[in-house]
Amino acid sequence: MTPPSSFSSSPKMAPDLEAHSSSHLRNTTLKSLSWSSLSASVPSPNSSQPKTILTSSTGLVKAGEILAIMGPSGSGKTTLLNLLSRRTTPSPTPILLNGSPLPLQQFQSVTRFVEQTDSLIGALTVRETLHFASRLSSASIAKRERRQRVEGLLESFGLMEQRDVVVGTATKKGLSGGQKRRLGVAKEVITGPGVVFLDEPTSGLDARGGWEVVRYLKRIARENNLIIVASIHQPSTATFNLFDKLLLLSEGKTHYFGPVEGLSEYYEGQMGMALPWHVNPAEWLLEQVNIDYAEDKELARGRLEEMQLGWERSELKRRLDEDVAAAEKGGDKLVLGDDETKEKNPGMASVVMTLVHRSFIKSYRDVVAYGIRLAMYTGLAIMMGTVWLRLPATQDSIIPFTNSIFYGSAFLSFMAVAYCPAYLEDYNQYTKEKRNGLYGATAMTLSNFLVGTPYLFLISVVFSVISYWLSNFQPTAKAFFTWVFWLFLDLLAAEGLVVFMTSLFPSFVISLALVAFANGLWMSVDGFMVPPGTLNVFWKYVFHYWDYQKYVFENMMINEFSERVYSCAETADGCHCMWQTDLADQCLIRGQGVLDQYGYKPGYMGKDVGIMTAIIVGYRIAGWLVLKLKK
Ligand SMILES: Nc1ncnc2c1ncn2[C@@H]1O[C@H](COP(=O)(O)OP(=O)(O)OP(=O)(O)O)[C@@H](O)[C@H]1O
Repeated sequence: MTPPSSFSSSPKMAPDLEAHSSSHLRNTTLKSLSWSSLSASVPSPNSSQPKTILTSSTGLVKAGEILAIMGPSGSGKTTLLNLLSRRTTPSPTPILLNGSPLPLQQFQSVTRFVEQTDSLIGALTVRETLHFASRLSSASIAKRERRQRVEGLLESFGLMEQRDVVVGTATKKGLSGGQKRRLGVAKEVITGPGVVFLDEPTSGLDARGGWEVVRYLKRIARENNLIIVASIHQPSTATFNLFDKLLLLSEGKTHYFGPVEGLSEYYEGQMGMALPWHVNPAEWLLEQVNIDYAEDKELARGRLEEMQLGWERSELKRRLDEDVAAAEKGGDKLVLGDDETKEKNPGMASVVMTLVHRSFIKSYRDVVAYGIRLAMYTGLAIMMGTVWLRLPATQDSIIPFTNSIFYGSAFLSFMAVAYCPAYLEDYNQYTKEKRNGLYGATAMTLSNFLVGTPYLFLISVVFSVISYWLSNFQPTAKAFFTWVFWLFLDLLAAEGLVVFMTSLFPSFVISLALVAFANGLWMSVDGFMVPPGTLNVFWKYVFHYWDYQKYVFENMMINEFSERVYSCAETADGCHCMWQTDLADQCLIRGQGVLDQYGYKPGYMGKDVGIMTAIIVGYRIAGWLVLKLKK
């Protein structure tokens, strides 16, 4: 494949690439990234011997260079990238910066990993995305300096024109795929790391989009002396030619490591295989090392082993070993002072404030977060208020009032499942930012609670203002505000349940099913379906007492009935009361008579609020624990 005529492999040719660079990105300390004889294995399902998935990889990338790790699917690219970036399992042999190993925390402070999937918040603009990334990673820089860094990055990644465009949400189209990918990289390099690892930065993009991403990567590597390592699947010729070095893998073994421009010479000289003209070299190389589709597997495997052996015996490999050894002995050992790390650790309060600010913008711009739920609850309130419309204080209204209390509180908590998708997005964002060392479970839990709470209060007020007065519940201010208060606690508990379940099983379908199941269970045992006195001991003692819906239903019932009196039915032969209370001779029912059948008594609200608070806090602590313990 020839390079498309509209884009060139030379970064010098495009005018926008001459824009200024961001000075804080400039790497002056890191000279090289190197590793030697790096292997990895995993337990084999069919044998007691572990399966080797990476064999004796050696490499050296110098400041200003961009390395492509390429190979067929399953060849070990991700394994190697994870080992080099020290993200997952500890590397069996050290990954060296300037020839020396660094403690993990220091290593992470000078490196960044850009994931394949975008970790962007759709409701934020491009500029806001970079601004928040900067605030999360470095608290101690002045506002002006932060603004300059953001502007510099917008220039460096060609996003100046899109600076006020939102990334894109379910309802609002924003950036193109390539622009998102560039923003994803810009967001990670805002801290000025010396080394950037990228997992398939061009995946899902067309040839032009992929080329642009790599072109910008090459530019920032050159201008700022950065070390860039990217795994790549099947680049176009133009994209492939942008890389300085190539590491070609197959079945975990190295087939080539060296300059991209030296490929032709190596394959012709060492292997006797000429790189054909007018063929995408990346595609050709992948064909040579991929035996998955070979007709004669034996023959193909023999050739593959020959090529791998050829590499082991090659002059290029010998020189690589020498260079890696020289880097190790180089005496240019890396000592990171405060300057390299001090900016990168904003305190807990600052991180929480930044997260709250960021989530707040998301909450009002992205309807999925709270807008849809507010609209849904408003609709529900209108529906309920007009179905249970202006109920008079008569005995015929007692069962409808009870049903309305149950339906309103249970359905509202049930519909908290609508929060699952929005929380899932936040959770995915959190896991990526946690892996990059930006913040942890405590900051996530606190900020999530702080952002959600005012919205839940708003929902409780809006729902109650509409439905409470339309249905004609006890018409006093005290009863109304008590009702709002219990609805608010109900929603807080339901949201805590969603956060806990979704953190535990961060899959849309699973979390949805589990939250729905849990709320279905709480509904069944809250005391409405089967009164507490009748509920069998198992459900009563194992579940009923820590069912948050029990406390909401019980206290809303007490709120409606404990101080209210209802008239009985006037009949031809006098009066007929469905509940016999001390007011029967006045043809009235004292509301407490209704409560007696459930065993409810007023006067325990303080204790119930305490239990409810413990349940809400309990869910949050459980959610926090899950986030904390997950890798
Ligand atoms: N934790 C693991 N347990 C078992 N096998 C694993 C594990 N991690 C990786 N592998 C296996 O190791 C091999 C290399 O996997 P890796 O993901 O590194 O390949 P890749 O080149 O990145 O593939 P792709 O391009 O498809 O993402 C594959 O055969 C994979 O199945």
